[in-house]
Amino acid sequence: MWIHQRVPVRVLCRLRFSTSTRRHAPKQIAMEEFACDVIRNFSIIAHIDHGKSTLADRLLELTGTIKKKEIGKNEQVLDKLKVERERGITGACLSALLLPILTGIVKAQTASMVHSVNGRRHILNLIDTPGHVDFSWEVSRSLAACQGALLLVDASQGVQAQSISVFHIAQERGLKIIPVLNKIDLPAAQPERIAAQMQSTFGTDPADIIRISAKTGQGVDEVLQAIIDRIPPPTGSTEDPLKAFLFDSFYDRYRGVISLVAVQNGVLKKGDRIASYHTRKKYEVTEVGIMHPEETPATSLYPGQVGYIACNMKESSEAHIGDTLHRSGSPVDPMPGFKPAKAMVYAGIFPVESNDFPKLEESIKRLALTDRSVTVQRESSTALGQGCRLGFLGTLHMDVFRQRLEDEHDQNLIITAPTVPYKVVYKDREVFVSNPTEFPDALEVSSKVKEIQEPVVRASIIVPEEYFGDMMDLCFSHRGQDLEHRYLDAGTTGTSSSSRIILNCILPLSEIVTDFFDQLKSRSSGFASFDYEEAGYRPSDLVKMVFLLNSKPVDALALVIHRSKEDEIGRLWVKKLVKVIPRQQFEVPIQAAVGKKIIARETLKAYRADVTGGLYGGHVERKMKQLELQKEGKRRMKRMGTVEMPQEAFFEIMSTNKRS
Ligand SMILES: Nc1nc2c(ncn2[C@@H]2O[C@H](COP(=O)(O)OP(=O)(O)OP(=O)(O)O)[C@@H](O)[C@H]2O)c(=O)[nH]1
Repeated sequence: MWIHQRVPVRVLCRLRFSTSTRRHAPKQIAMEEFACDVIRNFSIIAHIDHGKSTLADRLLELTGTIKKKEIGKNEQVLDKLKVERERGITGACLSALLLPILTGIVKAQTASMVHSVNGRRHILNLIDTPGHVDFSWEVSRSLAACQGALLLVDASQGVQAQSISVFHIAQERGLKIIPVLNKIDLPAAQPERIAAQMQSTFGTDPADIIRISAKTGQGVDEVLQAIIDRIPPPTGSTEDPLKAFLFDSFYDRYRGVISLVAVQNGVLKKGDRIASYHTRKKYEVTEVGIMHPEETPATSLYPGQVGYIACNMKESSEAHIGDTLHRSGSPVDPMPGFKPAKAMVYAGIFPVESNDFPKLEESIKRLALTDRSVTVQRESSTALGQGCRLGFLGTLHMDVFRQRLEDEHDQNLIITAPTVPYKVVYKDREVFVSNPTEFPDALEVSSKVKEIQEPVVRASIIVPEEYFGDMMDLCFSHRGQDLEHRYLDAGTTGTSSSSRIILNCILPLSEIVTDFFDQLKSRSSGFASFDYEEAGYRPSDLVKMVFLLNSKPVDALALVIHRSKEDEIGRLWVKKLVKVIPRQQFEVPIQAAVGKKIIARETLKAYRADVTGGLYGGHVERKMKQLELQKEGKRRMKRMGTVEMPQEAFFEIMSTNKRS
């Protein structure tokens, strides 16, 4: 049931694998020559696969920041990833072997380039933004460190859902947007048509669009010039008190958390005592530098500059994206709009062997050190024993974390169905519930609960018009509301020969964390693109479904579902359960229930032990007696017996959910 999405390289990188990439200690770079007027801070924003990494590589190459040979090496790795992705393996499934190599690429993504124009050295800071909706909050924060953005659109694919969402974020932040059409070398490229599409979607003047091939390098020098000419320089003063904006971080196993910062005012150097505005924690700066593209120590960082600091932060969760750092004892006004990352998808993680819990917990803790966005709480279940309840930014984040636990920490685990945080409104208070076992039961709902609300998202789907009906069905079957649509353009794109439609609607987040994405891709033959943003909470008729084995509920299987789906889900799950639970000596009813109402039932047949096997010849009476005794025994066992659901059966049911 989980979403299996292709994981863009940079999303993996966003989780910052913990190997230090410093190959040698370069000498310190002096940064004072770079005043604000020769600094440009920008991002590349694009839909997945439209060529962000390739363009970043070309820019680094053109400015001499990396050698062509190194690019070749990176490309090899990227190509390898793509091969795996094309085979249908998510990027998250990449072998642990590749991860340290990936780290090397990551560092090239937020990078400072030195470029001379008319004999004056400029510093161009390319600031990385994550490429996936799970991290949209971080996109917005990374863009807060920029004054401009390159909006990259694939000339054969045209504008996609994510192009629109990132464009809006950049526009809201007041960034100067440079429109760029990429992949014009492709035979399927339609630069004129896509330029018109950009004009109608973004209000872009076609004359401003730069046409390039990031692959061959054609037109990339024009992009470099436009960065200098069109993007305004940052502002700031060395005289004002220190104020630095924390926009990203990664974990280094030797130095702890390394934070990427944009200095707004003042000067930041080694030995400074600084404090976080939001956590009030104090640190001493042990190193400052720029990403060039690897960490290159600098004497100091000045206003407008972007670089890294190490300051003995021990855990990634201390580095709050969007935080403001200031000199300890001299607070400043913080950067506006800070809010801590919020978990939107929760799941319980348990070891397959209960005895392995200490090992699992240790691995989770170690991974969480490197991943600032995951939340961890202990959880215990009667069925699965001791485990942890983890909160993730989204299902992709969850998949990556799970995969890392399995690959890097060799953990054999059971992960429960993902849930979202529901809001239970009582007469006098509101409670957020992210664990189905804590969801109020039917009696409580009818007597004490005023309302139940669920998180919803505003979704956009872009799709060729022949798939429009299927997409409408998909949205309705996932409880979509407020559907509206419009034509994006008319004519032909890429391999599809129809007009494209953009469809917007409100969808419950819980519907997206199940099979929505897979269905979207299969029902549109892969042509639909999809993006969403949080849209608050809405009242909903939700119920808790429990599964009973021999009339006893199995806590780890509880689900929160919409009442309209109780039949469908109840039947589906009992059918699955009957297949994975081993037969007992007695018949076992497997039931799905909502409150006192049984929604669905299957019966697990007893296996028949041959109790008369040792009796030969004419012992008919004894045989009958043995069978009677066995029957009675079974009746008693059934009355008293609890059916153990073995961990393997959980594992099986959870993985069939993943596949369904
Ligand atoms: N023909 C052609 N292919 C390109 C061009 N730019 C990028 N590509 C290819 O398009 C694919 C995607 O490029 P990436 O640079 O990885 O795209 P991205 O936007 O960084 O992708 P994610 O990391 O998944 O977000 C790769 O196979 C590139 O080689 C181009 O100008 N022309």
